[in-house]
Amino acid sequence: MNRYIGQPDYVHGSEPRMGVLLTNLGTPNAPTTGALRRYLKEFLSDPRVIETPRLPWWFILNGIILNTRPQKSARSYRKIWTEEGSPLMRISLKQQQALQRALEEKFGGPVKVALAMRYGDPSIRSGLEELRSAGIRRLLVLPLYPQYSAATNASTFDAVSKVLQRWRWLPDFRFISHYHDEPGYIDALAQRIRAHWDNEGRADKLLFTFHGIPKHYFTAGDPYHCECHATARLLAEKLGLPESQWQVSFQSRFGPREWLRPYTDEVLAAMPGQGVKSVQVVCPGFSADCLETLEEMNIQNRELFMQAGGDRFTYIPALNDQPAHIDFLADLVAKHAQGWPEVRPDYDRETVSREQANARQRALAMGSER
Ligand SMILES: C=CC1=C(C)c2cc3[nH]c(cc4nc(cc5[nH]c(cc1n2)c(C)c5CCC(=O)O)C(CCC(=O)O)=C4C)c(C)c3C=C
Ligand SMILES: [Fe+2]
Ligand SMILES: [Fe+2]
Repeated sequence: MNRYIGQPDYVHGSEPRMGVLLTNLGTPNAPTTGALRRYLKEFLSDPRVIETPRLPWWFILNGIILNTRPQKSARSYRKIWTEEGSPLMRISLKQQQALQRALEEKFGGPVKVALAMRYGDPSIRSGLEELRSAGIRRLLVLPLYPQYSAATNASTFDAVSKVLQRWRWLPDFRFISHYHDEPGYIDALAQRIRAHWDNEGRADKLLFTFHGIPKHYFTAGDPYHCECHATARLLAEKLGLPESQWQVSFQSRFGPREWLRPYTDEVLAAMPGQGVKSVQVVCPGFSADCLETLEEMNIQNRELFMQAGGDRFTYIPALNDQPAHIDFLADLVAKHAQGWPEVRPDYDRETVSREQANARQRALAMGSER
């Protein structure tokens, strides 16, 4: 009967005025073929991820990919699965809790951080519901993708807007579309890399590897490629690295079409032959360690490099829930929340309580009041 979902009844004054929806890609619930099939079906049915025409793609996905890939991916996930579940989920929960604490301190008032995943659980819908039930009036969406791509950031926006389309009372709304060149983000990464240098010295090369996208998304105007290069250049400058000691490459390609080049696996396999015997690898596009960093980089690509004659391969972990990362995210939220009305308890106190208003409406309907 009600097409639009109403706001909950709540007590004015104590509810968080601002809600932050912290999002990431998502991950399967278990490292099993069944769980992977469900996860990949949702992921690879997203038109922002696969821009192939719908009908032919439906046959490829359901006829071929979902009969082969889930098994193969489940095997990969099993290598990195922990007692607390998927690394991406475990780390994301820690990030959410740490950001909640950091923002409470920063704003000195009630603010709520909800975690949501674009695919799988907790869903974008459940994250937004959590914020709606808490009575938030301002909504800030923060996808943890530093470099903008339509496949990730715009897809998250689509999912958020699909849920908001059903809300009766829309909050003030802001969406952080990227942060690839934010000084705090570059500083946190530089700090992470320097800590490794302090412990084990430098390698012949520092490789910045980013998740790829199909090349034709880039030629169609996606800024992702440029933002990855901007992040890498700013980082190298911050670290004072000469051009000869760092390189950018793109990993995780999927399917037969051309993706952004150069490909990480090819770069690493060629290095030893070019005299690069030690390499340190960092994935600045991943705000949390996941399958693509822990398995593809730290297991598969390590093997490629060593088998090609490399001596030393170091994977430098993602920023995860490092204090420098959380502090940066809290600053980023504060920066994007600027100009919004202060967290005032009586911000939108109604002159008539909802209960009084309802009683009056009932009375009017029964004709007992004038
Ligand atoms: C097929 C197209 C894909 C595009 C385009 C794509 C873009 C893209 N992905 C990430 C971040 C992550 N991807 C992850 C896993 C993953 N990615 C794809 C495919 C595309 N990604 C697949 C099929 C998978 C699943 C695993 C597999 O079967 O190989 C992950 C890891 C998730 C985890 O559970 O750990 C992340 C993170 C970005 C940033 C991006 C575009 C910029
Ligand atoms: Fe991906
Ligand atoms: Fe570019």
